[in-house]
Amino acid sequence: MTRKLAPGKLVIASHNAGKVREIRALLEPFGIDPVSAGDLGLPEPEETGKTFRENALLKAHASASAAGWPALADDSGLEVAALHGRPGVYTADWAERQWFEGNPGRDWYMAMGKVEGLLAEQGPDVDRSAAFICTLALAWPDGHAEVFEGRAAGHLDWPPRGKLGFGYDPVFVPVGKSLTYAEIDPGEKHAISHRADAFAKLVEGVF
Ligand SMILES: O=P(O)(O)OP(=O)(O)OP(=O)(O)OC[C@H]1O[C@@H](n2cnc3c(O)ncnc32)[C@H](O)[C@@H]1O
Ligand SMILES: [Mg+2]
Repeated sequence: MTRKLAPGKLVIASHNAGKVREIRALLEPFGIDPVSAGDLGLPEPEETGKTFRENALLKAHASASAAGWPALADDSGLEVAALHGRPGVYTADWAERQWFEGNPGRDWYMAMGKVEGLLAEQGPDVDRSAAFICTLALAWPDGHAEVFEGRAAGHLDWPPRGKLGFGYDPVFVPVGKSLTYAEIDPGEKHAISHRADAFAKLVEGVF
């Protein structure tokens, strides 16, 4: 049986500000008091897993044992059909690390361009379908964990459009829409995204 999460402190085991913002918004109705791994000064563990599940568990366990509270991690990425599912688990790694004003960040425009370049090599009729995947892992300090997986299908557009969201949002158009994730209202993204899909399963399981 799935373990239930008691109301109280929860660590969001992510160092990605965009994700932390979205997870905070999704948690808001549930009487949870979230604090991010970054706010607590917890180190960013090396993501050595070969699957979203392995990386999500690794991040959740690292924060739960360091903080002594339950911790929720999100490992996510973009699977592009014509690229046989790449970049997948390596979605963040396709963006080079950049340091500006002392803050680590990644060059998302470069990463989106790399995906687009590989699609362009396959000619104008290339299959542009893609899916965002989100795996949420909730771990407790005693080592117990629960995992929930979500998915959102769509296609990739070029050039990037929109200023909302984060990461690859400016090139991802969800099924049934013509706007990218970076052009739609955050509330609407929360209703249809891969993260929302995984979160709905988490709510059903642990709340
Ligand atoms: O591991 P943490 O600290 O949570 O942050 P991260 O950015 O390294 O996150 P991942 O390892 O899960 O890498 C997933 C990447 O996939 C991209 N991604 C995931 N969800 C996304 C979303 O909703 N919109 C746009 N890009 C997204 C984004 O670029 C992420 O950096
Ligand atoms: Mg990461």
